[in-house]
This record gives sequence, structure tokens and C-alpha cells, in this order.
Amino acid sequence: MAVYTDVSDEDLAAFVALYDIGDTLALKGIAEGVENSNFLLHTTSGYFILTLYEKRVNPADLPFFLELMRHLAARGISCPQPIAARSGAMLGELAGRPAAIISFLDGMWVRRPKREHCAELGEALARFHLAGADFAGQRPNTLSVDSWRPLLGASLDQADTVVPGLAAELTAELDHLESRWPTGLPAGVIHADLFPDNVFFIGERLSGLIDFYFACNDAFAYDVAICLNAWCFEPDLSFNVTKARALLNGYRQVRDFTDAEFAALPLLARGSALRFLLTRLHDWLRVPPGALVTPKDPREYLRKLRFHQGVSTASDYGLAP
Ligand SMILES: Nc1ncnc2c1ncn2[C@@H]1O[C@H](COP(=O)(O)OP(=O)(O)O)[C@@H](O)[C@H]1O
Ligand SMILES: N[C@@H](CCOP(=O)(O)O)C(=O)O
Repeated sequence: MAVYTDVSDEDLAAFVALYDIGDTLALKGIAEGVENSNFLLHTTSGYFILTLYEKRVNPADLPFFLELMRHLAARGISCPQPIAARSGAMLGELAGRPAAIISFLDGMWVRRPKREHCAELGEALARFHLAGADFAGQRPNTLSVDSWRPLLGASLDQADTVVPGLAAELTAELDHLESRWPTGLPAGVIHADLFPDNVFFIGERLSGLIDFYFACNDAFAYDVAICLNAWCFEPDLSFNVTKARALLNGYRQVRDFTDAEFAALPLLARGSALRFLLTRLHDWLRVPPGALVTPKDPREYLRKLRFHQGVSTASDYGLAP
């Protein structure tokens, strides 16, 4: 359960009073997510999500994320909307943290995505990429290749306690990726964390996207690679080619995927696996005392990384250019 910061009744009442959303009826910590503290806020006007932004969020980036949610909704992407206080501000402070109230999005995330979900996801990802084309905000990907060495460095001395030999294995992988990381691919605003728990469905139909707090400017194909890793492996960590094809074909129905993007996929998938492995490893070794959070297992992403190390072209995934 991701609640790092508790909110007192008095502080909550004073915060909610800044908004035109009625009086608080209940506040419940949400039993999902690992990055921020999220609460379901029930007021006399309905349901909202209250988020307190935690460790990994740079407060200077919050206007980018919140404006992006508005921009996307204006272009037909279903996603939560920041609620402005009476003053017009979308951001405030609560319990010593930057905080925002956003609208509640109906739907459920799918624990065991099927081929149909992957196809819908591919389409939605491409629509997201197109919708971001005229977004004025800019935010570099602070969790791309340049950040991985310092991130690994922070966990290097303890990495072998998680998996023997991990420090050397990840150092060698980083050497490989740093010297080959692709540049010049088609780029724009990407979600950068579009895991199943950030995509809501009502039945088989995708009902919306949430959690834009890693969004940034980067290669579109890197976002596709993140989704291949997050959606197309089975619980036994075998790669499901049928799901990968469905995802890529869904994507291509909406946005062209160039030959250069296709060729770069194996490397981007390796990089994406390393990126999530490193943040998970970092957090696995540092669960804050008293936090209500279930850290995500870095070993899952080590298995995915090792799978991609055995792939040399995207056709080896069973995908066609
Ligand atoms: N706008 C929303 N509408 C409905 N549920 C939401 C919304 N935002 C977050 N949630 C719920 O909170 C959980 C954690 O949110 P998320 O943004 O993924 O957390 P984190 O900030 O830790 O990444 C989600 O899996 C979902 O259950
Ligand atoms: N998706 C990341 C962690 C951040 O996820 P969220 O649950 O807070 O959206 C991972 O799986 O490592």
C-alpha cells in the first residue's frame, strides 16, 4: 500500500476547504502504487484522488504533468483531470508535501492482460503519442541512459545481496547499452510507465490512462519497449509473441512505426528492462520505515533483461517489420 505520508483530519479539512468540492466524508489510503501517497477522497460532491508527491518527483516538474493531463483530455484522451482550487491553483501543499486533487477515473486495471487488452493498449499508446505532438511543455527523461550509472552506483555495494553476481552483470550491461543507445528516433511526449496498473478497462474496452508522473520527452519506440516488457511476459516470465504482435499491430493502426524504430526495439527493450530493474533495486534496498508500501521485485526485470540479451533483431521476437 503506497502511503508514505499521513494526513491529519485538521490538515485535510483545511486543504479541502480551498476547493469547491464539498465537505469531506472519508479519506482512504489506496492499496496500490509505489511512488506517491494516494488517497481516495470522498466528499459531498463525489469521489476524487488526493495525491501527495513523494521522493522521486521533482516539484518543478509537477506543472508539466498536470498541464499534460489537461492537454491530453482536450484531445480526446481519457485521463484524470487536475481539480483547481478556488484560487485557480492546481497544486497545493499538504502534510509538508506538494499535493493535488484529481478527478476519479472509472475502470479497473487488468491483472492478467489478454491479447485483446494488448491490442487496445497499443492503439491507446499511439493515440497518446499523437495527442502530445502540440504540447508546449518539455521535460527530459531523467530516468534514461545517462541516469542509470549513478542509479546503479547507489546500489552497487548491496546488489549481490539480492542476486549473487548482480553488480558485475549490471555493470557489463550498462557498458553495452551506453555505447549503443540509439539517438535520432522519432520522439515526443511519452508516458514512460504505462504498466497494466496504469491502464483502466471497463470490460474489454480501455477506459483511460492514469499516472503521468514519469511522462517526458523521449523516443516513442522506447515507450513501446516499456509496454512490451510490462504487458507481454507471462507470470512464468516467458515472452508472449501473440501479445507483442497485438500490441505492435494496435499501435501501427494509429501511428506508423518506422524501420529505424523497429530495428531499435531489442536495444530499447533491454534499456527499459534495466531502467525498471534499477529503480526497483534502489527501492527494494531502501523501504522507508513506517511506509505502507509493497516494493516491486527487481528480479522480475532481471529475467526480462536476460531474455532480451538473447535477442538480436526485432524479428527474433516473432514481430514483422
Ligand atoms: N484518477 C484516478 N482514478 C481512479 N483511481 C486512481 C486514480 N489515480 C490513481 N488511482 C488508483 O491509485 C493507484 C495508484 O496510483 P498511481 O498513480 O499508479 O500511483 P503512484 O503515484 O504511486 O505511481 C492506482 O492503481 C489506482 O488504483
Ligand atoms: N511501474 C514501475 C513502478 C512505478 O509504478 P506505479 O505502480 O507507481 O505506477 C515498476 O513496475 O517498477
